[in-house]
Amino acid sequence: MDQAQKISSRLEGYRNKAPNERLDQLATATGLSQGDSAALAGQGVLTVERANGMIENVIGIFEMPMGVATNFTINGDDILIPMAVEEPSVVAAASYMARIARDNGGFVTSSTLPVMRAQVQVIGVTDPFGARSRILGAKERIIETANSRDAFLVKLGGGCKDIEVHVFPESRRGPMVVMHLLVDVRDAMGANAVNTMAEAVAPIVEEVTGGSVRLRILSNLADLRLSRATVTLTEQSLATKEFSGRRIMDGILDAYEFARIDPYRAATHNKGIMNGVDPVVVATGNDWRAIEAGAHAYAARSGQYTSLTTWEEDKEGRLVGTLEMPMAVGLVGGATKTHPAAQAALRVMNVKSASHLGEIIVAVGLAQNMAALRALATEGIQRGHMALHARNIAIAAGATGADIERIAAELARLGDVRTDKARELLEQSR
Ligand SMILES: CC(C)(COP(=O)([O-])OP(=O)([O-])OC[C@H]1O[C@@H](n2cnc3c(N)ncnc32)[C@H](O)[C@@H]1OP(=O)([O-])[O-])[C@@H](O)C(=O)NCCC(=O)NCCSC(=O)C[C@@](C)(O)CC(=O)[O-]
Ligand SMILES: NC(=O)C1=CN([C@@H]2O[C@H](COP(=O)(O)OP(=O)(O)OC[C@H]3O[C@@H](n4cnc5c(N)ncnc54)[C@H](OP(=O)(O)O)[C@@H]3O)[C@@H](O)[C@H]2O)C=CC1
Repeated sequence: MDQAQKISSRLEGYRNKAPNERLDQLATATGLSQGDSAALAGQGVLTVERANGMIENVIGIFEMPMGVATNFTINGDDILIPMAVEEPSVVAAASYMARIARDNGGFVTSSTLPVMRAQVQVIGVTDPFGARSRILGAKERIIETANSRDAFLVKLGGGCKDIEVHVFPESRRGPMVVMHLLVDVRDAMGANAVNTMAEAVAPIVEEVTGGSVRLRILSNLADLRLSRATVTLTEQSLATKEFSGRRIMDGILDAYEFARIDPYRAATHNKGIMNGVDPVVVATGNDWRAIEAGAHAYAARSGQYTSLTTWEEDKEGRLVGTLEMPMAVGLVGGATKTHPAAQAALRVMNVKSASHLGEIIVAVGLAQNMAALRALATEGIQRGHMALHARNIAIAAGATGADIERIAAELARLGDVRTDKARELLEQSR
């Protein structure tokens, strides 16, 4: 398919189809090849042989469900979003909020340049501020040496662009000086690229400071590499049969304020955001530990751990949600290139750059936060979430085939989603 061709992410009735029908519809909508379809279906495309080349002491493959979030419109373009996740209701919740958002014009996203930090730790200096000046004086030499280690990245327009020096005059191990290389890593996650540069410049740093270099490693607090998403929603578009739009809006605003002021709530609130972020990070073969570390460090950057999103009311009385967070994801390197499903997932979304991928991911994170707050502030999380979780409970109780949906529906109807109850219902029907 012509990749410039617009697709519709509004796939009515998608939830009621069989997995192979959904895959066919996705392939038709996005012009996927048979190979990509097979990779997304998990049909033995990641072989044990390939896995053995990815990590150590391999014994097999750990499988996870792959779903597709529907209804997303981002910067005016419809997009279908693969999500690899084990938790029920996540894909449904994202799709639901994206449906509301699309009626309001969808999500608007942006990002900074893909600049990562690498840290070079220096100890054994008695004049840390003098050492800082000498490092800054050697800036051109340091940048040149760093860039000599990745001519290809420089050719792509990336490379080391600047340095910073942070001084800790009173650490428990004496004065400490930490130099940061600021590296535009283009479409890479960038860890290996910046770590190579940090190791290459260490001798210069030792020479000019007179100290000893210890650690040379990227920082996962990627606060110069941010992705942002915004959604603006009218009161009417939020209304349901049970709750007015105003009631839902106030509920979301109160829920946000709770997360903003209370770290105990903020941790759960941000977990809800990561419910949307991580599945897309995983589906595209990216390093979710790096994203998690960056997210929570960024949430604590003021000294108090707080919400990653904001929710406000604008002058027209509309609800405005935003999410800004570090987004160190890549399209090249790591498992993004070696896992066949990751490449297929990128093609489903027609991803053009690492920044583009980061923006898609934060839009899903924002949608997921909105879903959780909407549910929590009104009917509670259990009705929607447990109704879908009931299928897991039915399987755990021994249900197979058509019994899974039947027992799950009965558990949800009774409002008693427990394994004991599922076993009882199964026995009654045998
Ligand atoms: C679960 C829903 C969406 C049900 O909500 P509902 O009102 O029962 O949904 P509906 O049947 O009216 O359907 C509305 C739309 O939702 C989607 N949808 C609905 N059901 C499905 C399905 N089976 N499969 C696929 N899509 C589904 C679908 O897009 C559908 O529209 P359609 O496209 O069909 O016209 C809602 O209750 C919800 O959003 N709940 C929140 C769920 C959630 O946040 N789950 C995350 C796990 S809980 C957690 O870990 C985090 C938390 C909560 O602690 C974070 C925090 O505290 O902040
Ligand atoms: N703290 C952390 O988060 C750490 C994470 N990691 C791991 O590092 C891996 C990611 O490292 P990363 O450096 O991204 O991966 P790679 O080193 O595998 O790939 C990046 C390289 O790909 C080449 N490249 C090709 N096309 C492009 C392009 N369009 N844009 C940019 N570079 C391009 C570049 O140079 P060239 O071709 O010249 O090599 C670049 O250096 C992940 O697996 C992660 O888990 C590792 C250490 C620490």
